Amino acid sequence: MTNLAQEISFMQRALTLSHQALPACRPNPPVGCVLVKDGLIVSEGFTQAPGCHHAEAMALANYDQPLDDVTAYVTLEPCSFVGRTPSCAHTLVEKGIKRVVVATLDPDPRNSGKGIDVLKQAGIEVTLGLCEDEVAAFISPYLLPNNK
Ligand SMILES: Nc1c(N[C@@H]2O[C@H](COP(=O)(O)O)[C@@H](O)[C@H]2O)[nH]c(=O)[nH]c1=O
Repeated sequence: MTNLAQEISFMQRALTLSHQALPACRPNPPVGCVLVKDGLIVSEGFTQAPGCHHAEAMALANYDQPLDDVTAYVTLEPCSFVGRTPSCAHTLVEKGIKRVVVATLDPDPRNSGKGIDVLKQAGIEVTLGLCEDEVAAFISPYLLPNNK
């Protein structure tokens, strides 16, 4: 059982990882992700250069075990769409993730809640808004419409 203090520490680790994404990730936003199983972080990721792994994709690429008891903590809503890279929301569904905790929504009009919907429609438990203020203070300048 994961308590709130643990949940916050996992999201704060994802936020710390997201700092490592800069500047190589630009113009994409810097996102961080951790995978947690049985109260322990089992994989980590952050946004790579454009066309390369998003944060979730990097964390998934570094973890080859079943995901049916794994929770992903990600600082930004997973992308619902195929852009330069595959859709992270669909990949999380296909790989059978148990639960996804998201700090803040992605205002990119291609996403904007659709990533959350993809997860929920697949029956995945989604928690939105953990550490939102702290994450938003870092990531907001890199999100549309601020990301010119
Ligand atoms: N960097 C990032 C996301 N960024 C989202 O993906 C968009 C770019 O998509 P693409 O062209 O495929 O790289 C970007 O505008 C933003 O909406 N999403 C995520 O789930 N995880 C990530 O690590």
